[in-house]
Amino acid sequence: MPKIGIIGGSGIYKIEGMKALKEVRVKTPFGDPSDCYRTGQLAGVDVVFLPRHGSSHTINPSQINYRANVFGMKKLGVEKLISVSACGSLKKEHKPLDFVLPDQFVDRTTGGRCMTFFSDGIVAHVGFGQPVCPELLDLIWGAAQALNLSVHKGGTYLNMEGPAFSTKAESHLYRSWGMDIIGMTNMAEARLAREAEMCYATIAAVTDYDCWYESEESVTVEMIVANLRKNAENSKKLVGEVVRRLGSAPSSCACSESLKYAIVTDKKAISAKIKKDLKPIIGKYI
Ligand SMILES: CSC[C@H]1O[C@H](OP(=O)(O)O)[C@H](O)[C@@H]1O
Ligand SMILES: Nc1ncnc2[nH]cnc12
Repeated sequence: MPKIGIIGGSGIYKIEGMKALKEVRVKTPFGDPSDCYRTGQLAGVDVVFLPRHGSSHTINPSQINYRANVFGMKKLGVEKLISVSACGSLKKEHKPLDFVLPDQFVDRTTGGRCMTFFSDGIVAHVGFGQPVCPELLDLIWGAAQALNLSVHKGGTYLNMEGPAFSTKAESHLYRSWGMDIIGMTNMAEARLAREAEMCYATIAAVTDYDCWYESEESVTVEMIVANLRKNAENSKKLVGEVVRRLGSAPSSCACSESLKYAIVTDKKAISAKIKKDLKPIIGKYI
């Protein structure tokens, strides 16, 4: 049975209904994760939960230690990582309270977030043309449809830096590029999950129309929180159904082999420290 990791975003600081809950602190070579991990069972399936902004939302998107968060999941044996996130809509048809399951990301961060485990004495280049696991995406899509939710399969998530929201000029620019939704957090996780050979997919809950739509109010935190609350029951049902389905789904995607040909550094040149630090990720190759 694959171990499932869930990273909760804004408004999602715990998963209701998790049984046999334990809080686990995980040490990583990259520093501290956003919080302790909550392990337990949901729908009879093993899950691990982490709130990416911390359980009291104290960490802003630029300061999240994405590497520690994903590395901790890997150390706990997670194979499938699901992000549950709030997002703004850049298209009329993606309405507040809809869900979007993006299949692409565009990086517009500017603050130099570290998005690789391979930065210091070891180099790897993973394929990222298809940044979301297609099987996991399909499974989430099936679960959302079975629940009759208003959900859009595919689309591009524009990852801005934040923490301030976009200017109108930026919002229109991203629309002109054909972007579907906007958020501040998922790109780094998707890259790191690929390097850690985990499947990754995002459940994005649309909370607002950002600031491009003249007939709608521009985004505020108040609006985001109110819409997340309105959608909480649907999000909970969707996560539960996804986990239940994943518990018995066979998997044939290539995510668990993404590092197979990616490490370019001569094995003899990789230090004992790097081998030890990165063991959960590179141990099977080096
Ligand atoms: C609280 S509003 C902006 C905040 O909400 C989204 O967070 P997450 O992706 O963690 O759900 C967005 O990316 C911003 O970080
Ligand atoms: N409009 C928006 N821009 C960036 N992140 C968001 N998260 C939710 N709505 C957002």
